[in-house]
Amino acid sequence: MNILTTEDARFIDREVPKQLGVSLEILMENAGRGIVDALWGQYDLFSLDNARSINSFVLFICGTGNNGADGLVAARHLMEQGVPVQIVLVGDTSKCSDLFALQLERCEAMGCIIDMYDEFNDWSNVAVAVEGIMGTGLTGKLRDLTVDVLHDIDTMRSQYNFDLWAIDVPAGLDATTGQIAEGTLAYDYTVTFGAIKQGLLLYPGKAVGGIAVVAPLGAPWQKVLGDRDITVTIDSNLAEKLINYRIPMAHKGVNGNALIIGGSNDMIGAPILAAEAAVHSGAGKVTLGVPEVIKPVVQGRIIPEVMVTSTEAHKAMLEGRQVVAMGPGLGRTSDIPDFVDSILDSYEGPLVLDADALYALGHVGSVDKDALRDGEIESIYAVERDLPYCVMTPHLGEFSRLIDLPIKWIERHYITLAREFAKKHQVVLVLKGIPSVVALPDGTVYVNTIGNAGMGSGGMGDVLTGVIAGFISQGYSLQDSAVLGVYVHSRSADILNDTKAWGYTPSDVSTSLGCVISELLGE
Ligand SMILES: NC(=O)C1=CN([C@@H]2O[C@H](COP(=O)(O)OP(=O)(O)OC[C@H]3O[C@@H](n4cnc5c(N)ncnc54)[C@H](OP(=O)(O)O)[C@@H]3O)[C@@H](O)[C@H]2O)[C@@H](O)CC1
Ligand SMILES: Nc1ncnc2c1ncn2[C@@H]1O[C@H](COP(=O)(O)OP(=O)(O)O)[C@@H](O)[C@H]1O
Ligand SMILES: [K+]
Repeated sequence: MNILTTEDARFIDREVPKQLGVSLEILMENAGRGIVDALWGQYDLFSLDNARSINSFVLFICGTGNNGADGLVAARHLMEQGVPVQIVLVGDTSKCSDLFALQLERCEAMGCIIDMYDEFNDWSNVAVAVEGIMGTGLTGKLRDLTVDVLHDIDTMRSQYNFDLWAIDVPAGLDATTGQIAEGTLAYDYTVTFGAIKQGLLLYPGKAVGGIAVVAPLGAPWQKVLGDRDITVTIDSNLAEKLINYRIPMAHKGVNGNALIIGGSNDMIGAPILAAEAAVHSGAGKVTLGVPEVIKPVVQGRIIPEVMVTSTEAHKAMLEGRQVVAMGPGLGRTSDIPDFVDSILDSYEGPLVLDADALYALGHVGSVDKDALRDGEIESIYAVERDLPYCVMTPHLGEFSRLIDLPIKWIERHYITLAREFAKKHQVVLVLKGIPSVVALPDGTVYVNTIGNAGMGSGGMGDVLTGVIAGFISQGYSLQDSAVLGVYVHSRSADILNDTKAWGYTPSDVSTSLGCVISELLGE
């Protein structure tokens, strides 16, 4: 499923009328109708009952831009259907958008009840409130007046207990970054147009949008996006498309030979988790390379399917592998950067770099903060160190070190930075956050839509590394392995979260991977 940013939505506004001959007014008509359909999907609007009176109505709170105009269209449709509605206007109507003026004229001609916000004071009959104060047109911080209005709505909601819907995005939510301005409310539902807005999938926006309902615009806007970078969701539909059946004749030689490199005196669990996850995701043969000194302990602990070798003989260790995944538990001692470099120099096959292998790389590029702030995409990121074609799986802390930028900045420009990094370095980046994203060298970014808070336990990332390596060894491309890996990992955790009340572990996620693969294959 596609994801749209504010810039994409504006582009669609501009280009659909030009290229497809469908005017903005028609798009708006469909948007308004989409709001109505979504409301009907949730309530019987003919018997609105707020448990207080039989005179309940749907309240549209409209700003003076096109977001408010969408609300006016929806109100008009509901009026035609005989559903009680009322409109209140927020802002200066003398400065409204052209389409707002047109829609307001129509509502007035129909005799719709319309008040200015200040004139409206009896909320007792509101059954559902729909906010169209602003959508993708937000600029800067919310003005004090708007914050007061939102605060009012919130107070009334607590008092009268009506559901609150947002049109397109909640007022105050940045539809691209998911950042929210002070005063932004939490909603029960958001009806968003064309495709889900990126900001509704990223925190903190994801926490305030409520249930997202996508309403179609009535024109195939995908056709006008051209060569713009696209963003899509990672969900079961996508994973089902990517997963392959094993041919009946597949033997362990066909399913690949994976090597995991990691471990140090203080960390033996991380590489074990990664290697075992590679086994559970279906790799034909898995070998774990660890320092000689911990080899006996590791051998004593790991499942018997994994062979254990010593990293001291590293040239021989690399031979015949379909994939090498390096990093879990490797440690941060002064010898590690040289060790990592020597592996990168000696091995030319597919690589997954995680954890301490990423730490060993140090800074690999730099970010121009001014360009980032101003959205000057081309000059945001400069490469300082070339990387081999690989999958990199940093969490935010590791990514912060790689690009030498504080985490706060990364959180604010999450998708943009992931995309620019993958494009400029020509690598597959799995940025592990909440949610995780996968960015490809061609600029496509996938945003994970599943997973749960139970995944926040040590070792969860090591399992993901093993899963991705496991898929690569079986012949999936690096990008498909990354996307599929993220899905399967989170889905396994979701199944455990539903079935095991509390406290599932990364090992549980690993051993349950097979259930997810069966589910995807419809077995
Ligand atoms: N292709 C699509 O996706 C389609 C999109 N469509 C719809 O168009 C919407 C975008 O409409 P848009 O561009 O007119 O802007 P919009 O969201 O109404 O915001 C402008 C209003 O907000 C106000 N305002 C701004 N910042 C503020 C602040 N900080 N604090 C306070 N106020 C602030 C601003 O006030 P002003 O600055 O003018 O005084 C003005 O009143 C989009 O979300 C979707 O619903 C559909 O109709 C069809 C197809
Ligand atoms: N609250 C959460 N919701 C969804 N996914 C989460 C959550 N917390 C952690 N995760 C996932 O768990 C994994 C943690 O990885 P990482 O931080 O590398 O762990 P570790 O270093 O302990 O192995 C990532 O895939 C991350 O996306
Ligand atoms: K809105």
